[in-house]
Amino acid sequence: MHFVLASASPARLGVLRAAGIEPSVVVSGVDEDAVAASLTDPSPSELVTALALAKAEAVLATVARTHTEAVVVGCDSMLSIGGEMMGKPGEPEIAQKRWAQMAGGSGELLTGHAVLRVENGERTRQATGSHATTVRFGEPSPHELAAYIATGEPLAVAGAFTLDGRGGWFVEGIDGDPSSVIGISLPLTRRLLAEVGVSVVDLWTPTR
Ligand SMILES: Nc1nc2c(ncn2[C@H]2C[C@H](O)[C@@H](COP(=O)(O)OP(=O)(O)OP(=O)(O)O)O2)c(=O)[nH]1
Repeated sequence: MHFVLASASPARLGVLRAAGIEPSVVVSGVDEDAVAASLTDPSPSELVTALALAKAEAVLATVARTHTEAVVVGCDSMLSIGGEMMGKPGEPEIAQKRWAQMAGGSGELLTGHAVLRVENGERTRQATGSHATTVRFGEPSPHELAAYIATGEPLAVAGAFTLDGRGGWFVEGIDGDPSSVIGISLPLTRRLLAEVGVSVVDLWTPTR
């Protein structure tokens, strides 16, 4: 059975590969702002889950044409600070502003997940869910923060930080699932796969 990752995220691909999955990557190109605008006052978890589902659904037709048996997984991550949902900063000034809000405090990194099952080339079952991880942020000095932003790393990731990259120096701790912070929760994805009748170990790449 094919595992299709409907994401351009190198982080998600890396988490899956390290955990024994070699997915096919089909980037959804979903207009996340348009999906968010179509929702009526969604909760944070409803927002990231709806975005994850939209990404998985956007690649389904492509997948079903080439794979009669597959699971398609879409994800979306955002950081909630004081109720404000933040995606990728994109610009240094925005990353700077985000860290002024985050430093010394904590936020919830939410990752939405959607798993679609394709059987005989048809969409048969789906499962969705989200995971929230509390992230406690350190207090980078102005010199450290300027250096971090200058790397460009925080501009392209939800919440302007990475747990597993240079941002790790500025994360004091988390309460929750580390893989979810990076971009895809392995335990949640395992449960969602089970909901659509798939055991994750049957998708593992051979060990020798
Ligand atoms: N390596 C790493 N990446 C992170 C971390 N936190 C968030 N990210 C990345 C994962 C995702 O690539 C990105 C969140 O943005 P999205 O959920 O919109 O995904 P992205 O636009 O990257 O790809 P996609 O929309 O799924 O095609 O931030 C972290 O702690 N470590």
